[in-house]
Amino acid sequence: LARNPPRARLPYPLPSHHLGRPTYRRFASSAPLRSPLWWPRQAPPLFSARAMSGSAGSPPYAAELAAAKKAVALAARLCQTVQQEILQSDIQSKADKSPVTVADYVHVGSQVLVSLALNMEVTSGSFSMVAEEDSEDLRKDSAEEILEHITDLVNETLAEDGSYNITLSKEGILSAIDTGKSEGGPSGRHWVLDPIDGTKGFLRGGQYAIALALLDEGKVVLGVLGCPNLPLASISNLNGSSSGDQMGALFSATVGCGAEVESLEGSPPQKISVCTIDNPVNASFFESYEGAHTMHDLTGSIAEKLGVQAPPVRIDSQAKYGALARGDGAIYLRFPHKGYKEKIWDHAAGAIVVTEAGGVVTDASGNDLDFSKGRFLDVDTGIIATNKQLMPSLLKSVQEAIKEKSQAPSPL
Ligand SMILES: Nc1ncnc2c1ncn2[C@@H]1O[C@H](COP(=O)(O)O)[C@@H](O)[C@H]1OP(=O)(O)O
Ligand SMILES: [Mg+2]
Ligand SMILES: [Mg+2]
Ligand SMILES: [Mg+2]
Repeated sequence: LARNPPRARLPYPLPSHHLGRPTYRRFASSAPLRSPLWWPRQAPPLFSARAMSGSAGSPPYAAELAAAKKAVALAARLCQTVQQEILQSDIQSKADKSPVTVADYVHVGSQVLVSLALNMEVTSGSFSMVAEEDSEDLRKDSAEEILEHITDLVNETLAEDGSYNITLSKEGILSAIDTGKSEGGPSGRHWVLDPIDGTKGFLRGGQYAIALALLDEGKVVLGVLGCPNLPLASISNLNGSSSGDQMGALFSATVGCGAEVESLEGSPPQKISVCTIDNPVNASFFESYEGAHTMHDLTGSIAEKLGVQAPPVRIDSQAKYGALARGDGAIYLRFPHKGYKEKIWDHAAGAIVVTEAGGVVTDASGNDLDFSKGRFLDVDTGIIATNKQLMPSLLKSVQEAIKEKSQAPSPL
């Protein structure tokens, strides 16, 4: 039996006149307002989280996982709409329109939808979320127009999906963003969200991810990675093209239950596992697409010491963790420049997807990542991920390369 949506529990007010019939601002000229009850949906609702929750004997965190998948798929829908709009217009080349603004509104829209869906689907316990965005800039007078645009975008996405009979006001949007202000930490449950990971990739039309994880008592217990531009089938030739032609992959993992991939529309999940390569000569490695995000002298030296022959495969965002988890590549090296502080939302979902697929994720000293310390991760130098066979030699090469780099005379 479907439960009634628990509206009263939402941490942000939804005044009664905002509930009920949605308004379709952008489509107003072409489509008359219709009752949502018989609104012909352009696409079917994504997943059915509530139908799966709470059944006796279900695996741990089953309801939370279903809710997280639904939230990520809903946010991905908004991101895809905006990315198409960006790529169809010449928004990035217009001097008077900063791409940062576009990036901002899609981040906010994505974060609002994830918060809303989680609150609608998970009704037990209190709600806490550690997320990248806050509402500070959007509360400025100069942001009035953009806030209106975000509000329309969110409401249009909700109406198209059709799962929730809700329209958010501008104030509702601001409050929903601020549900992501939690500091996380070692106790209780906290959702961890990067509403768009790989902003540069998103703006370029490349890879990006919506990354959502759940922390329970300081440990990541589930993760969902939505990658709208990653082929569902394996990237066989490692150039980003694949044998299948279906686009969009949703990776998920629950602690102790393995990792899976399915389409963003909810095809039957398939178990995934990291590759079984044990000879570095046959291994390939992923790193950031953005040159400025990586110390290439170091990653080049690591690859050389290890004996990797293939050139690096450069992909934006946590899509790298997803690709690694299903064996598209063997190694992920993340070595940002000195002084860059890693955030938990940039690794929580990706790391559990890889570890549940049989891989290992550590910092450069071989320490597990500790997600219990608040919004930041305290890592030594960088993050590495690979399978169990390659990890010992990878770690050795990493440590040798770091030592060499620190002993090299610094450029004047
Ligand atoms: N200078 C930087 N060095 C490393 N990573 C960065 C830097 N600036 C932003 N990032 C973040 O790197 C991640 C992108 O990963 P990748 O470099 O692997 O594509 C994102 O979390 C991105 O933030 P954001 O979430 O805003 O995109
Ligand atoms: Mg990020
Ligand atoms: Mg981000
Ligand atoms: Mg950012």
